[in-house]
Amino acid sequence: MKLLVTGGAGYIGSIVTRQLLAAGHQVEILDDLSKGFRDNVPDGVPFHQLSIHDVAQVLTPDAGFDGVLHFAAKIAVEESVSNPGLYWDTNVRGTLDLLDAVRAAGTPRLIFSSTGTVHGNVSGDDPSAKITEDAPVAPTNPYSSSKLMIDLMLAGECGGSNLGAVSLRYFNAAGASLSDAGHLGERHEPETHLIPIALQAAAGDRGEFFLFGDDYDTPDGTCIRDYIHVEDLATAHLLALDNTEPGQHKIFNLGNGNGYSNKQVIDVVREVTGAKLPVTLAPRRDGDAVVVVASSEKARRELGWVPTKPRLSDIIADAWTFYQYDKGRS
Ligand SMILES: NC(=O)c1ccc[n+]([C@@H]2O[C@H](COP(=O)([O-])OP(=O)(O)OC[C@H]3O[C@@H](n4cnc5c(N)ncnc54)[C@H](O)[C@@H]3O)[C@@H](O)[C@H]2O)c1
Ligand SMILES: O=c1ccn([C@@H]2O[C@H](COP(=O)(O)OP(=O)(O)O[C@H]3O[C@H](CO)[C@H](O)[C@H](O)[C@H]3O)[C@@H](O)[C@H]2O)c(=O)[nH]1
Repeated sequence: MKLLVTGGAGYIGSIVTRQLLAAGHQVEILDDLSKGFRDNVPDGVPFHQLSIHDVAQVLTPDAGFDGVLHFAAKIAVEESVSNPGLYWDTNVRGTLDLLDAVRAAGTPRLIFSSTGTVHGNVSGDDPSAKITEDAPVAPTNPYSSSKLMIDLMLAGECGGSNLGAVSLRYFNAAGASLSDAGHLGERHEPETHLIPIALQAAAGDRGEFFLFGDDYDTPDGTCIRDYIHVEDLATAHLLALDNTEPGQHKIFNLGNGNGYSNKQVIDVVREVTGAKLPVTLAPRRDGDAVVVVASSEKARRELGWVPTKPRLSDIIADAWTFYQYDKGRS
């Protein structure tokens, strides 16, 4: 297929691009490089340094794209609380601009990066409860609200056209793609995610590591998340591309179904890196949900998706290999 990847110079989009190319697809990337990196774009892949708002310049009726994978977005929960307008503009209005282009071009397929956090605290009362696609939605911050709005927009768009769309609701993406061609991994600036921040601290590259809250209603008082290896996430995109159906919007939750508390994650970071990793307790972070763990039974059943690296220690080991590689080249 000929595919447009928005946000393909970022963390997840670049790793999905690597898998799409390996599977023989033809890829073009649109990214404004506000957060992504030009060197994440493989040689020979047409690159359009453009805002998502200008996507119609690339996704034209004549361009012949068979599908779009839409990663371009603002992604930081805390920033979304302090600056919600940025999230409505980039994520919601940006996707409206994309849908206008998709409609005008008659593009048949769209895969969207949604998030498990659209459900908010649905499993808060029962930490063992896994979140299914039909669980109630109750986002706790504007970032997650923006993703839910887009899921709803896609449902409506498919209902009125031949577009086949899939929302992949990622739980917590982590790890890296290690390859002789060069490793790809997480290098957000500023970094907000637990695992890369803990690795920076373990490497001695960060003054202090702050643990946001230890008074939650969980066994050790810290929040619980479901970490999924980014390469397993990427594979789901290829399966979803083959699973779109005209006029239908489908949703799949992507996680391992294993909840790890923030304290457990820190312990695994200590094991993998051999560092002591001192922790400074800090207040709760605005907008955080308490327990977020996926049921991915639907993705396994309908897409045939099987995560290959479910162990948290393997996920963190790959992230650590990437961290050292990235540090070595900068
Ligand atoms: N990282 C996670 O754990 C996670 C979890 C759930 C969902 N997601 C979603 O997956 C997608 C990719 O996340 P990521 O971690 O790779 O983030 P990222 O920041 O590395 O990648 C996003 C890319 O979008 C680009 N971008 C941002 N605004 C743009 C704009 N206005 N126009 C064009 N390009 C723009 C950035 O330059 C960047 O390259 C996002 O939609 C995110 O919301 C991520
Ligand atoms: O320095 C840190 C960073 C994070 N945390 C805690 O670690 C947990 C995980 O936080 P992350 O920022 O790593 O991930 P989130 O769960 O907030 O991620 C959410 O936002 C992501 C986008 O940034 C994705 O959308 C993802 O699906 C969604 O779960 C939270 O309890 C957070 O408070 C810390 O204690 N210290």
